[in-house]
Amino acid sequence: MKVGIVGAGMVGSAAGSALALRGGASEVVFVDRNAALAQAQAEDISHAVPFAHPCRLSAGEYDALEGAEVVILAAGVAQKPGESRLSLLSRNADVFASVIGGVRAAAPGAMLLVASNPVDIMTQVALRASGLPPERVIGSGTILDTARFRSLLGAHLGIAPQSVHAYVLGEHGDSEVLAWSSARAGTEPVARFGAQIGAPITEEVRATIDAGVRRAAYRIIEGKGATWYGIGAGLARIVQAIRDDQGAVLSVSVVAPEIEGVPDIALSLPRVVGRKGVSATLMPEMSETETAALRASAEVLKESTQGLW
Ligand SMILES: NC(=O)C1=CN([C@@H]2O[C@H](COP(=O)(O)OP(=O)(O)OC[C@H]3O[C@@H](n4cnc5c(N)ncnc54)[C@H](O)[C@@H]3O)[C@@H](O)[C@H]2O)C=CC1
Ligand SMILES: CC(=O)C(=O)O
Repeated sequence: MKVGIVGAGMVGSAAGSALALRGGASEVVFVDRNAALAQAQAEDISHAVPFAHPCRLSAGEYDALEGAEVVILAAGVAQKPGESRLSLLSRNADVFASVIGGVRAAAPGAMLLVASNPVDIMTQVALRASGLPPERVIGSGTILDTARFRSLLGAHLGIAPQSVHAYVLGEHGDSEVLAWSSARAGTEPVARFGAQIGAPITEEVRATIDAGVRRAAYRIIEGKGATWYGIGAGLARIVQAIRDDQGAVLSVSVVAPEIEGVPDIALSLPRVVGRKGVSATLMPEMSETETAALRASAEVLKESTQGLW
């Protein structure tokens, strides 16, 4: 599968590298307003291919995206230390206004996979600008937060994160909701599993894991300026679900007519992802507190779009 990546910075290049290393694409093309950067990323990643899977890497203008089946949108500005994702909205909406037309003209059949922040609202921006159906404009949403949640829960319980089935819902951002009620370790509710193995999930443990997930981006940006490996792998995971028509259940963001009473909203829920994009949305079991938090997260996102269109 040919994959285009618009925005060859940290996130775009990490996605390209993850695709090459995982065998997630047969061809990756970078487009960036900084053409020299796009070219350099393609050349650098191509030197990993002899150690990985066959994959052609190149860079070009928008017309080089012709034939791409998925185009990852990772162009725009990123947070500075202490900055929230939502503060990037107007700047990145302007970037998308200049990007989406070029992508659609060159690759009209491509699905769009949005990474730029604030990713839920940028998914709505991309949907409106592209005219594609909602199931074909997918935001990476909380795929990264879900990975962080599974990783921390796995570490606490002493099991592989792949054996933890837990999701982060809502905004990819400060109002996100860790869905503890539906979290499982293997087949067991995590609280029961933790109690059985002598690693109880106390209020203190929950609070530590919550902060570990919710504040991860702020901590990492403070330490190294940006985050890229986690989201790069997450984007490659979504592409593979599409390419292989996996029907994988992933927490991604698409525009929905209504969620928890909030109309026309993009946020993350567990969704079935395959060749046609998102084919189903699942509403997990939630406590009253979690349901209220999901509604509040939807309201935060809705509020942030006021005046945007
Ligand atoms: N969804 C997620 O989980 C995550 C999202 N992000 C977001 O991804 C975005 C990219 O982050 P980084 O790669 O760290 O930033 P970066 O600054 O390293 O890369 C952004 C790239 O976009 C390019 N660009 C800007 N305007 C453009 C335009 N009009 N046309 C073409 N290219 C353009 C720049 O030249 C630059 O190479 C940010 O919005 C960041 O917040 C970052 C990490 C995780
Ligand atoms: C930057 C960002 O959105 C993250 O690492 O979660």
